[in-house]
Amino acid sequence: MAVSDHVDLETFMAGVQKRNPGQTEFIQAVQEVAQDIFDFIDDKEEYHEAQILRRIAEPDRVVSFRVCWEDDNHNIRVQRGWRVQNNNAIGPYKGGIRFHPSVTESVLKFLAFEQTFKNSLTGLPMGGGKGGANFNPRGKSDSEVMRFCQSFMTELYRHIGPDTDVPAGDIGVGAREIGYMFGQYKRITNRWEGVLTGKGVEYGGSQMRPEATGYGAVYFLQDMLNHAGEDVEGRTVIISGSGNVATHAAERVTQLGGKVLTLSDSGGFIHDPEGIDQEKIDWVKHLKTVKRGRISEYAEEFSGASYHEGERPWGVEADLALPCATQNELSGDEAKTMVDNGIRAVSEGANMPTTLEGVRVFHDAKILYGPGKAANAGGVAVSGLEMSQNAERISWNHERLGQMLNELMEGIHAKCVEYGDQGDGYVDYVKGANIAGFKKVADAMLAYGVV
Ligand SMILES: NC(=O)C1=CN([C@@H]2O[C@H](COP(=O)(O)OP(=O)(O)OC[C@H]3O[C@@H](n4cnc5c(N)ncnc54)[C@H](OP(=O)(O)O)[C@@H]3O)[C@@H](O)[C@H]2O)C=CC1
Ligand SMILES: O=C(O)CCC(=O)C(=O)O
Repeated sequence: MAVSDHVDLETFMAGVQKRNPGQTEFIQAVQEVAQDIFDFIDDKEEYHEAQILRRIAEPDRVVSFRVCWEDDNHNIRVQRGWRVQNNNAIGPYKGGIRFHPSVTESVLKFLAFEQTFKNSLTGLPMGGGKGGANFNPRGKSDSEVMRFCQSFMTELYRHIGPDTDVPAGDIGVGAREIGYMFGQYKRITNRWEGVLTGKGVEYGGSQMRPEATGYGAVYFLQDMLNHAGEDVEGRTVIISGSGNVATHAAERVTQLGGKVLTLSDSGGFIHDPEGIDQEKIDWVKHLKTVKRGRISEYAEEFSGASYHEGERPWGVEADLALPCATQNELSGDEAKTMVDNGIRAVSEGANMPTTLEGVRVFHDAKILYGPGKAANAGGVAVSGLEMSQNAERISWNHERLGQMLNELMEGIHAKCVEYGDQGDGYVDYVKGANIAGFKKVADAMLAYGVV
């Protein structure tokens, strides 16, 4: 007779905690999903018997390796690299690579777990994975970054492939790093193949990939507002971060007639009451990707703007918010302040930027709240399109890709509404995203039997 895992949520979570001691980010991500899935599968014994959620919350494998490189002063430096391959039930593992000193196995396991649901939501055939290293690109020369990336790929290449696992960028990994890693993969294997996404357009990259995550998060925001009969136009917006996702989110908000008031980095945030228009956004892009400077410099460049050292932007009054920096950057207390200030909608460009307490505050206040696994899925969706283009040896133009991104985000929004509509006019987007993301992966796993 089959052994059912028809246990209650508390017992399930106690098991997750026991098996993953000290991995707080991973436990948090599983907790956020488990509640909704337990409600959904309550009367679906087949998912319990096959222990589907337990299996998704146990990565297929975690590869950990030493990354040795030489700095410009000829010192030998040693970092730790990882690739977490969480689940490939519906397609090759897919997800970014993060270079940041805060990277740990727990952080990458949470990201790979989230990615599994996010990729499922896109409707494209992609499983979930994530990788990275505790390497800090800030303050390093281009040559140092190149040597690090080459060393990282010298181990990673044996675990990836266009039909196996297709990494991309994330925090600290942009066009420069992808170029160095793709060059090294090609050199080692003597194969040109779509093994990474986020590549330069000259060598197989997709025209729309740099914009896709930030634009997608704003499309999702717009979809939530439209569903409630509202709009971005004429509204004020607070944004955190000043990297790829934040600057493109700011760009799209501006194009839609919204007014962006803030941006931030790990040092603090800037507040520009006059609004951060396209010219200022271009200045920030240059600051961050070419000059590699700090956001504090914005307040020196643009009069009327202020810099708030060591603070986050959530106390600034606004209608809409886009957290686009990192995990757990928005606490329960900050969420309360935002609700008290009359925030109407939050769309997460970052992965898990809101703490569990913050999510509860948004939920109880019934504001429009789009969780990262739905709202920021535009990036990986366009990566999926890049995989298709590489496999077919074709290239789509910017306009076509923009249209496809918009349609993909509409599809994700519709799935969230299908599973998250509470019947009283309120859509629980967290629940909708969790259930819709889970169902496709779970049904594929059931089809495979016990593997
Ligand atoms: N790039 C993509 O396509 C996708 C990214 N995401 C998520 O979006 C978020 C941002 O990624 P992306 O824009 O690509 O990364 P970038 O490296 O381009 O930018 C990251 C930004 O976040 C800030 N930041 C990083 N760590 C912290 C921290 N601990 N506290 C405060 N600020 C911090 C950085 O500041 P500083 O310069 O000081 O480090 C920088 O402004 C991440 O959560 C990522 O996982 C999600 C989907 C796809
Ligand atoms: O494009 C990709 O594969 C990576 C995107 C990513 O890392 C994410 O969605 O968090």
